[in-house]
Amino acid sequence: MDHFDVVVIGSGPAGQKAAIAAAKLGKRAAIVERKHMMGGVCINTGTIPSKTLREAVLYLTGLNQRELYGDSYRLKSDITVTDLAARTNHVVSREIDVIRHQLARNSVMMFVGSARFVGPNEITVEDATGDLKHVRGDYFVVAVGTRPARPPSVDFDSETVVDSDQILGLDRVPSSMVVVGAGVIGIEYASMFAALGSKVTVIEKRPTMLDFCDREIVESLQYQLRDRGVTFRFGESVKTVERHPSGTLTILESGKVIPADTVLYSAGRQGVSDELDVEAAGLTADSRGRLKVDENYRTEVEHIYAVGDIIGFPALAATSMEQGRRATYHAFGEPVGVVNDDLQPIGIYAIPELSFVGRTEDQLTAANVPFEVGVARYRELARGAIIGDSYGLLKLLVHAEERTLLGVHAFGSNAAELVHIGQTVMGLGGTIDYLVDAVFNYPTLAEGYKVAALDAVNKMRAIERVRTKGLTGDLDAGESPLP
Ligand SMILES: Cc1cc2nc3c(=O)[nH]c(=O)nc-3n(C[C@H](O)[C@H](O)[C@H](O)COP(=O)(O)OP(=O)(O)OC[C@H]3O[C@@H](n4cnc5c(N)ncnc54)[C@H](O)[C@@H]3O)c2cc1C
Ligand SMILES: NC(=O)c1ccc[n+]([C@@H]2O[C@H](COP(=O)([O-])OP(=O)(O)OC[C@H]3O[C@@H](n4cnc5c(N)ncnc54)[C@H](O)[C@@H]3O)[C@@H](O)[C@H]2O)c1
Repeated sequence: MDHFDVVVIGSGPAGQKAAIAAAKLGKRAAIVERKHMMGGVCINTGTIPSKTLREAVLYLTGLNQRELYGDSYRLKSDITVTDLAARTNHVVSREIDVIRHQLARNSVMMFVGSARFVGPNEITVEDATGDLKHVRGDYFVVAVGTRPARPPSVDFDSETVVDSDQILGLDRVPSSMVVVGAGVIGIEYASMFAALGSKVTVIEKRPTMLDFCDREIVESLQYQLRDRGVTFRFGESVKTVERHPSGTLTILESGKVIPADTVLYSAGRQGVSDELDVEAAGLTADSRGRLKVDENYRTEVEHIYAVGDIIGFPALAATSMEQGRRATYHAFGEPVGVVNDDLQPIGIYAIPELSFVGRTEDQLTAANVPFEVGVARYRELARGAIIGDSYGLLKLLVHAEERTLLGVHAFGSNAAELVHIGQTVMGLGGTIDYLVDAVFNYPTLAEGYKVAALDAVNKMRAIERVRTKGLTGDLDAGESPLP
């Protein structure tokens, strides 16, 4: 029987990094993955195909060029699924190759099949022909991820009523679409289909969406999406989804009925621990199939770690990778730095994209933290004009007394890239003054940091002047304390 220092189950971002980290520490590592799923949900049905599809949509629709060339500008007038799939397939197969080579050159043993625990130190791997292999390990890293939640009241058929795995297999761009759930997945796909010209209705049971983001930016996103024909129905819950020969009907608890060509059901995900017989290893999953871990990603069974989406929030590819590396290092006694959860960036690839790091205005207000806001609007940056982005903005939240950066919120082109400048300043404990004094390349969007920083310090100075000069009546003739 094969025996390894560590056996990793699942080859998504969490599993890959756990296995590679072990190999780099000189350990014998194995990774188990099902056929055709190398790279996990991330590469095959999640992050990478959806982000590539978004690029294809932006390119083919010419959406980002319309401010410059007019509203009727399109690169291609009749965009087909084949046009869109070409780019996605190319990127996915390239990424799978990269992962295969990385694992192979680091001598990580690959087992293809479905893993099941048969004891705390042993799994079986069943391949497509039903053959069973027994594999033992000193340590295990469970990185099996999630699948879309599929309530029995929804009649999925993979063609007209689909989840986020199946949406990539649609055979045409629907003329109308209902998106159930205004979570990150729902909003990203609603943006893409609205950009393609589908008439999109988003149904969300909560009164608002993306509550963890900056309110002003979410409002701007909603405005942009509505402008592209998206209808939002907040505070509405879906009761059932029916399929009929001529289309679908989404029936809401309120009695409303919404017809559409296609329904995307994107209302959460479920851990896939059920197929792993975790009980045989002494583990218990919660009602959503998730495993509980401590701060080192160790489960209640000492030599078994769990990482990535299977442990729940924040359930991102970026965090999953880091958890995988940390779990392995912990298992083999390799020191790791401290995780700073406050610096976890979030990037939402809606159209337009939004991204942030740190705290929101609402959170700071609730915590009675005095802060000032500095804003740079893309339309006032030369780069914004060059790329035709007049709606984007960069917002900095600055501690009113300590002058440290408490939050960075970006909306518009390259928001998810831009946010890392602020993340670095925050991570190194920098103040707003660093950004005021720094010189940025021109014309860039990054220059927005300086503009927003100056905006914040101007406001802070105005307050200081009122304070130090007493009443505004003490100011010199014609002098205003305000910027
Ligand atoms: C549509 C969509 C878009 C997303 N976009 C983003 C984004 O833009 N940015 C971002 O950071 N995150 C994004 N995410 C989230 C991201 O994809 C996940 O956080 C990430 O894939 C989780 O990685 P993981 O390693 O935990 O598991 P996964 O990527 O889910 O991989 C788990 C793997 O384990 C395998 N497995 C399961 N059970 C077994 C078993 N018994 N035996 C063998 N193998 C098994 C599965 O086949 C699968 O391949 C998106 C997700 C979705 C669905
Ligand atoms: N850019 C990114 O980082 C990115 C992109 C996509 C997905 N993801 C990750 O994937 C995970 C899953 O995303 P998701 O959007 O599926 O889940 P989610 O749980 O974030 O959102 C689901 C939404 O559906 C709503 N909902 C649930 N049942 C409903 C019903 N019956 N009727 C109407 N609304 C209903 C919920 O209130 C919720 O707002 C998230 O954890 C996210 O982090 C990340």
